[in-house]
Amino acid sequence: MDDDGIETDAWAADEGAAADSPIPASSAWRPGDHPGHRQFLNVGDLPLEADPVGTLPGVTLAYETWGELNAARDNAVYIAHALTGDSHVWGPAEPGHHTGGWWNAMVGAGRPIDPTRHFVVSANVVGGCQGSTGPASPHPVDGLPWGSRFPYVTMRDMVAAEIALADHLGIDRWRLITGPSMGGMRAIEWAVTVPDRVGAIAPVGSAAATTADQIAWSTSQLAAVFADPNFRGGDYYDAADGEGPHVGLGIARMIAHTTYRSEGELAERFGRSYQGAGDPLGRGGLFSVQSYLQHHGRKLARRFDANTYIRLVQAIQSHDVGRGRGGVETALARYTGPALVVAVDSDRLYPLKNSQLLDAGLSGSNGVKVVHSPVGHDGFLVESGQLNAFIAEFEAGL
Ligand SMILES: CC(=O)SCCNC(=O)CCNC(=O)[C@H](O)C(C)(C)COP(=O)(O)OP(=O)(O)OC[C@H]1O[C@@H](n2cnc3c(N)ncnc32)[C@H](O)[C@@H]1OP(=O)(O)O
Ligand SMILES: N[C@@H](CCO)C(=O)O
Repeated sequence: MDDDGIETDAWAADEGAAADSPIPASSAWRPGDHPGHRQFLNVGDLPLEADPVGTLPGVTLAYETWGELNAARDNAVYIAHALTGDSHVWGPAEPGHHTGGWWNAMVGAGRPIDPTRHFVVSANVVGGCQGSTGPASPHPVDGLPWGSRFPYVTMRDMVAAEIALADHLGIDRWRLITGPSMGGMRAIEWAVTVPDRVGAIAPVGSAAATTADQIAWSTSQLAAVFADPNFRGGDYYDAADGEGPHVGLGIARMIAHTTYRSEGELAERFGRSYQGAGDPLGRGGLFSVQSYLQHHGRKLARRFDANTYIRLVQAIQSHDVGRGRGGVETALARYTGPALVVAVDSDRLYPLKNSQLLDAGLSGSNGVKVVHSPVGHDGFLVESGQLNAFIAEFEAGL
């Protein structure tokens, strides 16, 4: 139950069960797999901003919707997922989705984003592994997975595909685009690319441009994947032994997950405690925090594709809303609509000053709203009470 007294663990049992389910390693969605609640849009050929290949042919976007677009077509809300999220924002675990919606606490009747009032849309990004065209998808020429051939994509390429989805759904203008982390980056890109199609934005724990520190942390994650002998340069899908770079991806997640939580939280939760009876002092046991990170590393390696991880991390590294637009300040000035900028005070990966910069550049923002939490970056998934209150108040004022 969250701070508003709303039941948020309605699907918790499904998620728990899913954690132990035999999810195939590198579980990239492939055509023919169960679609779940998803629909699929053929976007056609997508011109790419930065890759020398120039165009990604035959792009499919996997998306989900909840609620109805009203007659005035002014109630559409786009929710943009973060790095390892997907279109399954809301709902139970289901075939094709091993866990319940990643923002179940934000969406639902009586919640800030409410399908009884809003037409809610979310899509898996281009490059993803949950139904949209990505490295595990078949290459149009030979039908084999793209693998290492999959091009470099940017946040702007992802948004270009999302614009095609909005066109397809008849949405000229979003009431609100919101999302955490990488989702916030796309909300900002939308606002700057097509300001007349964006009614309001609410980026959470995000930034206008990826910083050197953020690039640095993600560089070691990529190195971990590349160093796994089972990575095979990115062409591991049909490896005779069936092995993918699960170890490298798990290590990448352990590095990342450390940055998603705070120093204080780790100290408070785990301190120097041992996992079970195993003594880590020369006897092969583990500190509890090591066990915790290993758990999250293994869990991601079971549910996510390493090539997608690489391409999305590279897209985050490339993120700079000011590129080719005269810098961040000039770019942000293109959008003058309402903006809610939210930060978690203990976020060491996307620190408060990132949000302060955003707030300063967005004329429609009225100061950063700060979620007080010991958790760090993952606060956007954990602190539903505070975050919901900010989004609900902002949304009600639109
Ligand atoms: C848009 C998007 O971002 S979508 C992606 C969102 N989903 C994810 O990021 C998936 C990874 N999950 C997480 O990061 C977190 O579980 C969150 C952020 C969703 C929730 O945070 P919290 O509620 O604080 O969960 P926490 O970080 O404690 O993790 C709980 C898990 O760690 C396990 N765990 C806790 N302590 C230990 C330990 N000492 N040793 C081993 N495992 C441990 C728990 O058993 C639990 O496992 P389960 O999730 O498989 O049931
Ligand atoms: N938990 C989030 C963190 C990145 O913002 C994810 O896995 O996408």
